Amino acid sequence: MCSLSSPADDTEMQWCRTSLFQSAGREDEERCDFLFKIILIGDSNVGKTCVIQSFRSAEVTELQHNTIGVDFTVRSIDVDGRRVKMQVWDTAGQERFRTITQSYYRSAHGAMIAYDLSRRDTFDSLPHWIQALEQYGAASLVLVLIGNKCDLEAQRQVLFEDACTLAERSGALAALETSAKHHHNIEEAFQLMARELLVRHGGIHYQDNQSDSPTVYLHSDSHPIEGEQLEKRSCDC
Ligand SMILES: Nc1nc2c(ncn2[C@@H]2O[C@H](COP(=O)(O)OP(=O)(O)OP(=O)(O)O)[C@@H](O)[C@H]2O)c(=O)[nH]1
Repeated sequence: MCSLSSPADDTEMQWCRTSLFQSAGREDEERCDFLFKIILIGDSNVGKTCVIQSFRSAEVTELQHNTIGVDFTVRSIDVDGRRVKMQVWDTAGQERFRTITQSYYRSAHGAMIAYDLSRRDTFDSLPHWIQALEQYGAASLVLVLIGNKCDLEAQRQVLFEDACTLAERSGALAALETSAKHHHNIEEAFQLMARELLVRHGGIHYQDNQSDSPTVYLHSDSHPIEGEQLEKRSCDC
């Protein structure tokens, strides 16, 4: 049985367990130590669905349709010997779904806000997404910024330094550049999120309090990091 920690209340926990087991089937009824709910938000077409697909199966199908409302997927990962079930909610980026998608913020433990680093406007709208999280999400929400499509380096319109600055200003855990297409930094993003949530929910104990640690920055050409080696690190911006 997974423990689904606050901010979800009992009703939410029950609902989560029910929908999790109904949707995910026997494979996901396996033992896990923790269950965390993560939402992916951000403008339409930044690649949220692809990021989740890449996390689920390391493969992304070329043709994606715009997400209607919300959808979720589940994958279990190991973090420092703990089995963590990540229930990842994909939300529609289109404005017309905003009321529906915002109703999912409250019960999330973590949020990943994605932008397309080849489209400046998707980065410029991040403050609005952050503000909406502050308004509708839990105060304890862990935030990660994701600059997706880093394979499109030649079309880059957003400096990584700008993302670092915003991450620091908004108290985000990390700023990463990812490519869902090439499965680059995807595992790292979810590992970082899972590890931080484990720390905050008592699953991992560190001598020093990690919530006081600096933000993690992972540029598109940073070396992949895995499991035990995953550490807080800074970029040179
Ligand atoms: N080059 C490149 N293209 C990507 C990447 N990730 C997604 N795409 C493409 O970007 C487009 C939009 O991807 P989606 O995952 O549907 O975007 P979304 O953010 O979920 O969009 P909404 O559902 O409308 O919110 C698709 O054509 C994808 O193939 C990436 O890492 N690199």
